[in-house]
Amino acid sequence: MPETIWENEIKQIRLPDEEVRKASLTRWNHLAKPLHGMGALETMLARIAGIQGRLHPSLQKKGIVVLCADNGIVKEGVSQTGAEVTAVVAGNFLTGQTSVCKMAKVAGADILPYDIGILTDVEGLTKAEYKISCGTKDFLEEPAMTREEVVRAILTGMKIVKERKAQGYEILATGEMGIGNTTTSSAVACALTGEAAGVMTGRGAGLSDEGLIRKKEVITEGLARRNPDPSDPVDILAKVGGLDIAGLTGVFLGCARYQVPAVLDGFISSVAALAAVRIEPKVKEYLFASHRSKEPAHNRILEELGLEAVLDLGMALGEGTGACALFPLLDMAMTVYEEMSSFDDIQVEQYKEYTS
Ligand SMILES: Cc1cc2ncn([C@H]3O[C@H](COP(=O)(O)O)[C@@H](O)[C@H]3O)c2cc1C
Ligand SMILES: O=C(O)c1cccnc1
Repeated sequence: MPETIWENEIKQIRLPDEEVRKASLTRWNHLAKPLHGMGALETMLARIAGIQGRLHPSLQKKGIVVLCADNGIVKEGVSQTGAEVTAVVAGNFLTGQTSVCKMAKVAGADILPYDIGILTDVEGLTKAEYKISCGTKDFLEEPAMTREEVVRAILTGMKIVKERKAQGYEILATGEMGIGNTTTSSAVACALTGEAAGVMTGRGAGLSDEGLIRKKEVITEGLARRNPDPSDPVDILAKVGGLDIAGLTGVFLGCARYQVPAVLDGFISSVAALAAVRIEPKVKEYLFASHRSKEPAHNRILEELGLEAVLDLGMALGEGTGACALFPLLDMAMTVYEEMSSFDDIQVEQYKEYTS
C-alpha cells in the first residue's frame, strides 16, 4: 500500500523552470562586474531561481533537516563510539549543543531534527509519526529493514519537506546523526556503484587502523550475504542501509516534488541523494553539493551524481555542518544579485555588446 502512494508521489516530480534559470543568468550578465565573475555562485543562484520559479528567489527561511537513527551493524565494531551516543547527540539538537547548531546560528538557519529510528526515545524529539522503528538490524546477520520500512521512511522524508515548505522554508539542507551510518552509507554506495568496499570505506567519526580493516571486511561480507539488487535502490536500502539514509532519500525526492532547493552535506547525504536520483533522475536538478568530505569515497559519489562541491575543507563531521557552511555564501551571492548596479545603471557602453 505505501509503495503505491510513493509511486504516485514520484510521478508528480517536474523539472525546474528552465526559462527562469536562463533569465537569471542574463540578469547576472548585466551586473556591473566581470562576466561570470561570481563563478559557481552565479550558476547556483540561477538554478535556485529556476527551482523556485521566480527571477527574484528568496533564501530568507533556511532549514537543516537532521534525521537521527541507529544502526544494528554497530554491534560488529565498525564505529569508534557506542550506539548510545546517537541519542545523546540527538538530544543536544534541542538544546543547541551540537556543532551544526552553533554553525546554523551564524548562518541564520533553523535546525529541524527528527527521530526516524533511534534505539531509545529522546524526550522532546521523538514523535511517533516520524519514527519508523527503534534502530535497524545488523546487516551481517539479517536484512537491516523490511522493504515496507524503507518505503515508510522515504514517505516520511517527503512528508517532512511538504510540511516545512508549508511553513515557509525556501531552501533545505540535509544532515544526519547515527553512529555507524558511514558503514551503512559505504555499503549502499558499493551496491549503487558496483565499487568494492576497499575503495568506498573511510574512517567515519575517527576509526582506528584496525577498526578500518574490520569495517571493510564487515561491509564486504555483509554485501555478499545480503546480495542487494543493484538496480533496485529500495532493496539496497532495506538490505544494507539505514533509516536516516532512507529518510534522506525521501527528503531529496520531496525537495524535487515540492520544488525546494536541497543542499547536500557530506558522504552520507550524498549517498542518499544518489539513491533518490536512481529512483527519479529529475531529482538531480534540485541538488546542490556543498562540500567535499574527508570520507574518501565522497568524490566518487559526487561524480556519479554529476555534481561538484564548491567547498573543500577536509570536514568529516556530518549533522549538516558542511551544508550549513554554504548558506552564508548563497546569502552573499543573493545580495550581489539583488543590489548590484547594472551596466545600464552606470551607463558603461562598451560592455553592452559583451553582455548581450
Ligand atoms: C560525538 C559525535 C557527534 C557526531 N556528530 C556527527 N557525527 C557523525 O559521526 C557518525 C558517523 O560516523 P561512524 O560511522 O564512524 O559512527 C554519524 O553520527 C555522523 O553524523 C558524530 C559522531 C560522534 C561520535
Ligand atoms: O561526510 C560525512 O557525511 C561524514 C563523515 C564523517 C562522519 N560523519 C559524516
